[in-house]
Amino acid sequence: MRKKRKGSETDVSPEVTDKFASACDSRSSNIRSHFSLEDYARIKKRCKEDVDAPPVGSCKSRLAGIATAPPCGASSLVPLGRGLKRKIGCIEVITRIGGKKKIDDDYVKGGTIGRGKFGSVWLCRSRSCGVEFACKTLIKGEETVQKEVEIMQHLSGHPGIVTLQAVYEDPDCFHLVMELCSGGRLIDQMAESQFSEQRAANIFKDVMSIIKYCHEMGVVHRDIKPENILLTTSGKIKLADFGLAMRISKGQVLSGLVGSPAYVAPEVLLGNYSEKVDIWSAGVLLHVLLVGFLPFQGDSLKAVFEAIKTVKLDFHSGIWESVSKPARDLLARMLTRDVSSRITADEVLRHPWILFYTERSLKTLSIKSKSKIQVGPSIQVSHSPGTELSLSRINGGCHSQGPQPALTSHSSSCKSEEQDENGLVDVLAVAISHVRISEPKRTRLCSPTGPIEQQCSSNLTANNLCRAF
Ligand SMILES: Nc1ncnc2c1ncn2[C@@H]1O[C@H](COP(=O)(O)OP(=O)(O)OP(=O)(O)O)[C@@H](O)[C@H]1O
Repeated sequence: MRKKRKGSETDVSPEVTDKFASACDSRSSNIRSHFSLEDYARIKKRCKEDVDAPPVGSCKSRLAGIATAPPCGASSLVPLGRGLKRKIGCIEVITRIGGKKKIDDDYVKGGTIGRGKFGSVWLCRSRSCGVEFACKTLIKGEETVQKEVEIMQHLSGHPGIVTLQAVYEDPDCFHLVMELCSGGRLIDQMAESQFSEQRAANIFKDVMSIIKYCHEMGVVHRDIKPENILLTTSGKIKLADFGLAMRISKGQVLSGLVGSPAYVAPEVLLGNYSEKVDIWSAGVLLHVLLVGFLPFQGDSLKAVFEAIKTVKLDFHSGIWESVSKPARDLLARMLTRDVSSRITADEVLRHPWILFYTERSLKTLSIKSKSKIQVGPSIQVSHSPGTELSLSRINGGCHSQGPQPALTSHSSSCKSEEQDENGLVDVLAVAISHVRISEPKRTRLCSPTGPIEQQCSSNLTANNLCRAF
């Protein structure tokens, strides 16, 4: 029987979930999702075999989800581009025929640089050009290796996607030679220190740009989490691990319990979902970036899922008082259970919090206007009955309901960057004038619910991938 790495059904029983011990005290363990749904599936199996099995939280295995969406291609509503067809054709050929060339012919093997659940990632150096790459070796029998390769190739060319350089096959394994990200994982940086809002916004913008690109290319990642966000030596963000990714066409519905528990969207737990699951997961990431801990926690898998479905997040008190209101507003719009109200990647990128911290022109404007304007610190963005955001200056803070689209520039985490706040009114006006949030259906954020309403180093071409075989 073939092993299922990803895309196989996960049935998480209460007995298994109750064995899951998640939250630890350390900063690092507060933000790690570590265990994918597949982990739990494996744990379940193990629990059957051994009643004294260690808690799920101690396991190092990986997931299985179900990928029940119809395969893209002939049945896809979106016609495939010529290039894509060529790429897919290439992958099909190379995976069917198998490679004649060995990876050792072309690369010198180096040390291990990472370990996934189904194999290791190791350093290698091209014999021909001397450039270093990362090689992910996947043991054969993994049903979705082909899908992972196809999706990586489909997305290849974007600077935020780890470039797939070549694929080799030997009797036991597939070897995916990828662009090397020597800067480590985002999660490790997050564990080291709390980010300022400025830094968080810049990282988050990059992440969301990549997600937007994936969605535009008809790909749902389904496992957005800081463990899968890598950095280059120069600090550039790269999205990795497309093992759970799926091709999706417009209007298509995916199903299957897939992802990493702490990051999984509520609709995934219900069964039918779309690319919006990546927005939710990115919202969880933003939560961690802003305050350093996961929003939905529990001491069992069941408890984590229950929290995802029902916990009412309070962004108004405690630690949130030190986070700017625009940041909280964005978070609220991402972590909304009503999928149709949840904003899109494009809307995230046009949100004032992102624009303010990442648009150079706004910063410049801020500095220029600093000396001219003296205003109070609180600015509120409110939704007009129409659909656009309008800006008005008010004293004080929050609306009494809903995700709070209120802007204030108070952030203890980023004081140095916000000292020119007196000049922000015009800046924010400019920022907000760029924002059109589509039809704001503002539901109360995270209220308890019953049933949830629901190019680059782009040296990869089809040709050079094929050449490996
Ligand atoms: N291109 C790369 N450059 C540098 N390191 C990498 C690269 N790809 C992966 N790694 C390292 O290897 C680890 C495992 O890689 P990856 O997540 O792709 O494997 P996986 O088997 O899907 O693992 P996971 O259990 O995280 O799902 C990463 O966390 C990272 O540390």
